[in-house]
Amino acid sequence: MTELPVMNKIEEIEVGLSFEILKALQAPFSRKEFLQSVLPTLLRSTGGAFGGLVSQRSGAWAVECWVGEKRPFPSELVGESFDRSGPISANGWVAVALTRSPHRGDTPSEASPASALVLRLSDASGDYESAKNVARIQSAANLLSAALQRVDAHDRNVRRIEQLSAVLRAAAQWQQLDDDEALLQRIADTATKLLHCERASIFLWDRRRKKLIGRPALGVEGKPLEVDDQAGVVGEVLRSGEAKLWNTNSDDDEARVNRSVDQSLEFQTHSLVAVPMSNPSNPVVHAGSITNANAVGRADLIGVFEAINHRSGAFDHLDMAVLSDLALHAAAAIRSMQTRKSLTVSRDRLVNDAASATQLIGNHPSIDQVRKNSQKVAATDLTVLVLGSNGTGKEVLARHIHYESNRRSGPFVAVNCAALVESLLESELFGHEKGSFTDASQTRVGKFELAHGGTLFLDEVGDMSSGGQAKLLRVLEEKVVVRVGGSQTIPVDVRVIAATNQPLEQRIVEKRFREDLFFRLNVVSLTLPSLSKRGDDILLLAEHFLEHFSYQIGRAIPQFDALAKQRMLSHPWPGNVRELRNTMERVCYLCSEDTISAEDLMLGGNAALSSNASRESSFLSNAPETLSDATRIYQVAHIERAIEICRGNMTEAAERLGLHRSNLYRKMRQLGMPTSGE
Ligand SMILES: Nc1ncnc2c1ncn2[C@@H]1O[C@H](COP(=O)(O)OP(=O)(O)OP(=O)(O)O)[C@@H](O)[C@H]1O
Repeated sequence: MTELPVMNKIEEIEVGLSFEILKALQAPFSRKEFLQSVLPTLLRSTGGAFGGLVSQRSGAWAVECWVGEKRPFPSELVGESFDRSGPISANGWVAVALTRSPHRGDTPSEASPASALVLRLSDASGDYESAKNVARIQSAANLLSAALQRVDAHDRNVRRIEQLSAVLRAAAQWQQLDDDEALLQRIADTATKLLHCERASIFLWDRRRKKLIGRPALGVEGKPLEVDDQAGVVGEVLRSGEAKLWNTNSDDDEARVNRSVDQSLEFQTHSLVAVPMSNPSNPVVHAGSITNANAVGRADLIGVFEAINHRSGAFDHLDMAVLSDLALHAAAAIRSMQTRKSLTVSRDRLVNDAASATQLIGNHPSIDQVRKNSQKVAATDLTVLVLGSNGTGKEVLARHIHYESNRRSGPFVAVNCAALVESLLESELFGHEKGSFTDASQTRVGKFELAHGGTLFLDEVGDMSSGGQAKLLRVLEEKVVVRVGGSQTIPVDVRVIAATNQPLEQRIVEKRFREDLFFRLNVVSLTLPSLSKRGDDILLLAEHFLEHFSYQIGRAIPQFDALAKQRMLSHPWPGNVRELRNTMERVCYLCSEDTISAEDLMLGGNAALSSNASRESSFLSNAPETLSDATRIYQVAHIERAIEICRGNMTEAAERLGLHRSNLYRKMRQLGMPTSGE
């Protein structure tokens, strides 16, 4: 009888086997690679001529890895080794069932498959079947079993990491979509791909109707598929809040499946996994670990995510974990899309309201032309310069362009450049960093940043300081802002519409306005004519304002008599549309008659002037010598009187004088009047 190494150098060989197993465990081997590397040594060390590992698949024993001569193995011996939970030998064959102690956290079906080591010994007539050798084979099998569990756990972890990163990648892409049908389709496609199955769908729960609605639409002829919320495996998931598996070739009960759905879709379900989808604001469950202990509460359920027909037969617990991860992200993506949609609807409604409140009223050919040109310019991002006297509607036109442009959903931000001194204007426009000057206790975002994605209206741009002009030019050219006291450049996407009532060309000659900035702003210029040059638009606007104020105070809309109309058409309207608007407001409040006469209009300042007649006559008797002094003194007195009549309300006083509030302050500063209220 030949002496085999296994009989002679047992310890040495066993140590060799252990070493081989340890070495293989260090390498990033899959289960198959591990077996291929270790089984030859194991065979040698146990005196096996050929043999391998057999595992249970679909209820039968099949070879998983074999070394040496390929011969049918005695499967009854394998079954017996399991029954006895120990090694068994017969006719030169030895079978040892490998122990399966589940890993911490594994569900039973996550544990390694039932496997056994099957060996054909080198010399069936020898001592190899001796109790000593069989015990040695048993200890080698134990070593193999422990190592395989490590390898399987590693395999599972690798698969899980791959799946999780695939889920995260997919979820990030879902956030980019803004159509809900496309989103649901993409979610279903991701699940189909990751779970290697034929179909996946989301069933959203309509609690009121006790129905589950399949999305994306699976239904015949494009109709959504609706199922009873109690029926089938999805019904089980809703009732229990737990994930469920069903595989046709296992012992699963056929009655659990809702075959009527198969019939209506002409489909045959042979395996499915379904997991609950819960409200993302109540993430009670850690995805991938849905067990009885932490089932989703019914109140938080929004539906069920289902995958059907695994391409290689059956779904397992890893598939369930992946689908649960997907469900968590899908619920968040669906919720965020719903929120975005409802925000978009509200935003559009607000934008439409704002747009209809900013009507550019007028049919005069000059206004028609402005409207046509503004329509053209609205479609571009060009800078626009709006010219016109005070109150001609420059801001109205700027808003009109904004709401006609594709920036209409973005912000419209207006800044009056004349209202602020140089240092404040810069911080207003470009923002400032905390501590950049004495009063800068907080970082402040400037109007340019606030108008990002929208339109910035720079009113009275002709009054901007030279420092402000230089900075503005830089922003327009470079499309970045630097906050006062900051160094970081902040990109801004803003369309600028500037307006002025100043003759900019003249200010350029006087070196009070930069020529380069003028060219930068004046890419397109639109001029609004004075109201007195707009013919019948005066009446159109008057009726519009009268209707507006009558509605506001809840009175019937009065009519103008013929003389009133004539009076309005012949009035010079120095304060333009603003003056007309104020006149209509006054008439609406003060004249309670159904018909408005020319006197009711109180044009020409009769109302205020008559009560101050004595003051004026004394002014005339003490009139200064030069015309400019006389004009200045008159202007001061006139402004003081307006402020007095309006009891110090500067906005009202400005409107009364046909000026914008900021222009009133500018005028007062020019005249050397105190402007403490500013
Ligand atoms: N075409 C118009 N249709 C409707 N309302 C108008 C029109 N033009 C002006 N208005 C109204 O007149 C008032 C003054 O308009 P706006 O502020 O746009 O004038 P402006 O030229 O910008 O004035 P300022 O030069 O003083 O800044 C506002 O109440 C505005 O609603």
